[in-house]
Amino acid sequence: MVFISLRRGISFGLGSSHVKKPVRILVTGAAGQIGYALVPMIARGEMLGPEQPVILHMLDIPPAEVLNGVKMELVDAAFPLLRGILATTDVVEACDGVNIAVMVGGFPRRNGIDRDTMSKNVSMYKAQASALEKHAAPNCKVLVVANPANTNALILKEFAPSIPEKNITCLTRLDHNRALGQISERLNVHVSDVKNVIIWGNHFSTQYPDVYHAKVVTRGRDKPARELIADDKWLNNEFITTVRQRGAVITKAHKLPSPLSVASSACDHIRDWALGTPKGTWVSMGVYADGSYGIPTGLIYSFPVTCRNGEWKIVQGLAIDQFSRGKMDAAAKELVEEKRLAYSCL
Ligand SMILES: NC(=O)C1=CN([C@@H]2O[C@H](COP(=O)(O)OP(=O)(O)OC[C@H]3O[C@@H](n4cnc5c(N)ncnc54)[C@H](O)[C@@H]3O)[C@@H](O)[C@H]2O)C=CC1
Ligand SMILES: O=C([O-])CC(=O)C(=O)O
Repeated sequence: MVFISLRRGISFGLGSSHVKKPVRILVTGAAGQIGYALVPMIARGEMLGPEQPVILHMLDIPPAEVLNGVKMELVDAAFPLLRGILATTDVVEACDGVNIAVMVGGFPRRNGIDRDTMSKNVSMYKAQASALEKHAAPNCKVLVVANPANTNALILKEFAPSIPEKNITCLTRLDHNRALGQISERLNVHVSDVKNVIIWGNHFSTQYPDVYHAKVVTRGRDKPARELIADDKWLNNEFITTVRQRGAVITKAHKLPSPLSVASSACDHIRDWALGTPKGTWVSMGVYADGSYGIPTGLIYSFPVTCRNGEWKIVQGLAIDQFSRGKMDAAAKELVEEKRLAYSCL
């Protein structure tokens, strides 16, 4: 059973059958495309399981009509786990007492992160960091989805110094799931039989989807995915490009920035963090770099992690060959540059 501390000393157990206190979950940008896909998933129990009641705090910018429209739909959907809905354009009210904050609100980047986009996101994340620091529950766990996700999370961490750095993460689980999906399609196996891919680095163009340690469960035994695929040319080129560019290709295909898969991956990220990763399996999360694998500290960088008792831990001791090293360093370099641009906007 996993215990998460709640505000004012209350605690609850996830995974037990006794009556549970609702968990307060903030979704910023809740009137946007991803927000609209995410809130019903949370209300249905996709994020914290089918026995955990939730209270949704939804934040967006004025005018409030769209947000109120989403609220009316949530009421009409009559979700049994949904014990309350706060729809507000006031950041302080939105952050009050939240146990989990999913930060989806932002100014989406176009082809890259120009100064203007970075500057708007930096000032938004600085303000929201202060509100979370002052008003969220003490052990609030934060997932930043909005791009540039790693750097927005870093700004949030810098301006909410009393929130433990281990509580501030960004979403690279979508990329992780995209990599699992590509391998499953290539080998014609079920996606749940593929595990332990890694997304290193940035949720952007230099991210490195790494298959060196990935396994496929075949007749009850783990086999190396690389051996089964037996095509290094595809793995070292097309596979990486496909995962990196998947968002752009989907946006071109149906004019939406993958709201369904982003929302589902955000639920996966929080669920595994709160309830734990299955034995022998890791997932990818953007977390504060602690020097592991020679990645400089001071960045939010995506690593392979396992989760237990509501805490993540970077998987240690994986062999890194020269090909991977180069790609991991390139991702760190991109993040250092993003950080420099973000700080110049402060
Ligand atoms: N990390 C990841 O894997 C992915 C991240 N994204 C990012 O997620 C973000 C959201 O994407 P969409 O929902 O498609 O965009 P969207 O433009 O539909 O929604 C963003 C929402 O944020 C709101 N917003 C703007 N400023 C705000 C503020 N100060 N407080 C609260 N809300 C505010 C907007 O009004 C809008 O409703 C984007 O930054 C996008 O780039 C998208 C795909 C994958
Ligand atoms: O740049 C975007 O907004 C799209 C994105 O992150 C993705 O689909 O991975």
